Amino acid sequence: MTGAPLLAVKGLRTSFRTPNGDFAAVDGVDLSVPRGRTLGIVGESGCGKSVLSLSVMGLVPRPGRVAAGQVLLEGQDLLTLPPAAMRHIRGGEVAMIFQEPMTSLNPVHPIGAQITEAMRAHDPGATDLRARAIAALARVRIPAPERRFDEYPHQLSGGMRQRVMIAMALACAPKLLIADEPTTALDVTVQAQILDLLRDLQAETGMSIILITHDLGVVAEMADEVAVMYAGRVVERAAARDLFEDPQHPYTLGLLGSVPRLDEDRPRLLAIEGTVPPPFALPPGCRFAPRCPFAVAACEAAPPPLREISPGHHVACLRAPVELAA
Ligand SMILES: Nc1ncnc2c1ncn2[C@@H]1O[C@H](COP(=O)(O)OP(=O)(O)OP(=O)(O)O)[C@@H](O)[C@H]1O
Repeated sequence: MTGAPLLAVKGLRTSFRTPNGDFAAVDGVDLSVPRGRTLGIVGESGCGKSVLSLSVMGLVPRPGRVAAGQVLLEGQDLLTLPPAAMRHIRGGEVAMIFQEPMTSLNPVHPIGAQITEAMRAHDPGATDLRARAIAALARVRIPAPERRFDEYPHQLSGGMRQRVMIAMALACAPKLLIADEPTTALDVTVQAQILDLLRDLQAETGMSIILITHDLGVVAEMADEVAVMYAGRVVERAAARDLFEDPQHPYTLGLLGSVPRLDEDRPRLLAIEGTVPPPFALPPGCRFAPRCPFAVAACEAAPPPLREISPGHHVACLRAPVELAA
């Protein structure tokens, strides 16, 4: 990979203040996303995927706050920008789509008006908004876009609503699209169509994508690189092929074991024993150690650093790589 990454996240820590004290939902995360590529972020519910993406967007809800780190977009630290400048970045350079478009679309306005509003918000002097919005709907392969322009969100299927969200997100030609579980609420056929669409749009525009999902199948299909998160930390990061062919962190092994095996008579689900530790009772060392079949005493003493064990393949495990294979 040549050139500086489009996005580099360094030492990001995002914490929430609660009556029980502060806890870090994202705790020292380093990531980067090259131009035109897709980074998949995977992990179980509650591991911090959404808080990470909201941190990048400058949208962490109270009582949360980014406590440390940098979010460098083309070298500029977004965390230092005043709110007005950050609003300009959102929906401009960086856009986001969510799992459930109904929560982001306004039910009382036609979709066309919502797209033109997004365009106007970013470029107050923009003209030909109706024509541009119809073109945006056509671009995300919504049939009869002129007619759809005047329809309300409830008149569209879930897949069509997600296409509208993608059209809105892309209206301002973002360099980075953050897609948080974009297909989780959709049935499998529609899911495949939306993923196809995202891939085609990426090829067309050269945008980078951060794809957040708990679905390893989606990641395998879409991502160039994958970061696996566990309890607020990245535990493994690698090119997608390396991660799937040669997983090194015991948690990643467990996740891959949890994927239904279609090549067997019956799908097999290998659960990871135990549960994610609650945020107030995180072990001092490796957070996965209490559930890890490979853990030794040293794992519980201090957090293992994320280290590069082969080119581009990083793992935060004292026992990787040799011992895992043994
Ligand atoms: N507004 C909030 N106030 C307090 N805690 C929060 C808030 N939002 C998230 N958290 C906590 O931060 C942690 C990470 O949550 P996050 O939503 O990022 O997980 P996730 O990996 O995206 O999970 P999911 O796949 O279920 O969306 C969780 O422990 C969650 O309870």
